[in-house]
Amino acid sequence: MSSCCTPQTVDLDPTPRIPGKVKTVALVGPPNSGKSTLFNRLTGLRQKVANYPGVTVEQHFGKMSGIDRSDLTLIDLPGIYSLNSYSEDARVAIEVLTGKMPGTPAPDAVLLVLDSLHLERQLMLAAPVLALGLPVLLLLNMSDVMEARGGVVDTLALAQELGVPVAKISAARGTGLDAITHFLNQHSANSAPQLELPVVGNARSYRQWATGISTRTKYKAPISSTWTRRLDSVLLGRISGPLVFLAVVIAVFQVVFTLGQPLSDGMQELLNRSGDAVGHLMGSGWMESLLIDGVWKGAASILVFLPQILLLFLFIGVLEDSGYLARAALIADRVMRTIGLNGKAFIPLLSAYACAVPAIMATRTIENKRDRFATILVTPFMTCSARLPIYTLMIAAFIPNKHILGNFFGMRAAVMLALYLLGFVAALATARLLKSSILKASAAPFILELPQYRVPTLRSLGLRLFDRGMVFCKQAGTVILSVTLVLWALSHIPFGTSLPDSIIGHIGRWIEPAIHPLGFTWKIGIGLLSSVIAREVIVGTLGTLYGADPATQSLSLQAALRHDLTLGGAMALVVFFAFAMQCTSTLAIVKRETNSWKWPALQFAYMSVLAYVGALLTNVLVSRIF
Ligand SMILES: Nc1nc2c(ncn2[C@@H]2O[C@H](COP(=O)(O)OP(=O)(O)OP(=O)(O)O)[C@@H](O)[C@H]2O)c(=O)[nH]1
Ligand SMILES: [Mg+2]
Repeated sequence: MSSCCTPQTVDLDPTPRIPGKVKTVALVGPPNSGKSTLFNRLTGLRQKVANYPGVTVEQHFGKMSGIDRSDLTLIDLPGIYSLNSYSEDARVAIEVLTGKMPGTPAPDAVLLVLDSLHLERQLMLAAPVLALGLPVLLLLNMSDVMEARGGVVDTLALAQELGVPVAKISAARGTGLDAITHFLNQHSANSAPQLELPVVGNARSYRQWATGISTRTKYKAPISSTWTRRLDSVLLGRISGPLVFLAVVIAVFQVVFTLGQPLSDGMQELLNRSGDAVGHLMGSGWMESLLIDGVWKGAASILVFLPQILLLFLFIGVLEDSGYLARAALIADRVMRTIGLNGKAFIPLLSAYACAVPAIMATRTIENKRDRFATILVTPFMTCSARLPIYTLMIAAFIPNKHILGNFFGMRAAVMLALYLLGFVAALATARLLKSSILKASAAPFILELPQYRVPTLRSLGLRLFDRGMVFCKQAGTVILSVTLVLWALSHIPFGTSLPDSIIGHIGRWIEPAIHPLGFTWKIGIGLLSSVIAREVIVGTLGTLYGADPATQSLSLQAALRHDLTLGGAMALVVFFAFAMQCTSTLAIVKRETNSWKWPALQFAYMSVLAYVGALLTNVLVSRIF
């Protein structure tokens, strides 16, 4: 028999630490065990928390509040199943934990957070973590659900088995956290656990060890609720699963449109009235023109989309917090395999509906490097929320408000859905192309632990919406405002000239021949140029340009667009936005994550060519058919 399976005492503290107080504490645990929820509780910060494995993908630091020391740094880490993981997020966690991450102090104590609902499996991580020889406090999280569902474990026996203190906590409810304060105040950095451990580095021996411990500590897992089983039989069904998924997607679009539109109209009314009131107070003159036509019209034209964007984030929040997102990834696995990726790539792709930047970071959970790069390269095709303003605006201006499926599904929602599908199909087709050419790799297995279903809390949804709303308003107040100010100035210089004779008019006419075949006028061309910074900037730009032109000044933005564009040009514009890479933040994050300018440059060139050709074809086809 090999020695790997024989439990033996290991040297737990090969390099004795200098006695002293604990200064840096790492939060370690398997994915989705509640580390970030605990981190937020202890530091008062708001790191992202959601109900699927792989939410945190890099280390986050926070000062711990509520204990009698202010010099204590807490590090929230990505989840790990063992100390031999191969994904990028796990590498970060392991390097920080073992003190090998440059620029990050080595932790001198560990809070090991395990999900008590799956304790038997999660204990496997305890062996290698304890073997590091750091002071450890084992936290059995989710004790609220554990108790409600009749799960039991003898914590005293567990503490004796492991030789470290053990506490039952609920990070979500904030119960049992006194044990952490007590542990951190009492422990010095050189008090290491002493216990019998299996030889380090063997998964089978860890499993046997964990099973032995859970038997001896009389661990009884809580019964899984009948709801979970019933829901899973429908949501993961071979036929019912994809059907429910489709129904969810359609319902989201319909609600974002039917509920979002009146809210957006209300917001428009409010902004118009306040703009007019301020304008009256100021009287006429160049200052009024700058503030009202330039600043106000530019910022207001983008702010009206806040209700729709918040609704979209509300749905994404519900999908993430309820536990459905991980199930959707499982359903999508079959489709993803046909393009050479697997269900794991689906989670970043879905979260890119909010924004491509965090989605690209979320690809760190994909172990295979080529699969990860392929996912990074196609993620910007997914319809991020920055495309929503221009889509909504063009659809409301050009597509009639007719019903298709009775009262349930309208023509406008259908066009919006088609645009989202277009982005998704472009992502899949490009992934297929990459996976069969420059990023060829054999298929990787897909393993994802399904989270418990949870009813999303109003607090967590509310905080998400608040944070997103603030980001959007900040963007409108900084980037968009500065661009509109510059545009206003350029459209009035030389002073006293009309818009076509201004600097911006000259630039516009210079680029017009290149975009004329797409059905775009020069004002749209200026919009395209400004939206290279960020997609939503185009709406502010158009608001400012139409506001500065006497021919369209008195019209609403929608009416001004109808005055300026044909249906072919309008549809070509949304297709252009579906494909083009107009986001400097995304390019920067792709450079960071791939560690080379080669990939973002390739991505930019490929997406720009696709956008131009796609828009050209759309303009020609739509103009012929209608
Ligand atoms: N009922 C209950 N839910 C909890 C508790 N702690 C965390 N959760 C939920 O568990 C889910 C995962 O929480 P996170 O804090 O994101 O978990 P994590 O360990 O940081 O996950 P990764 O970053 O993916 O490794 C979220 O839906 C939380 O709301 C708890 O004590 N009780
Ligand atoms: Mg986390």
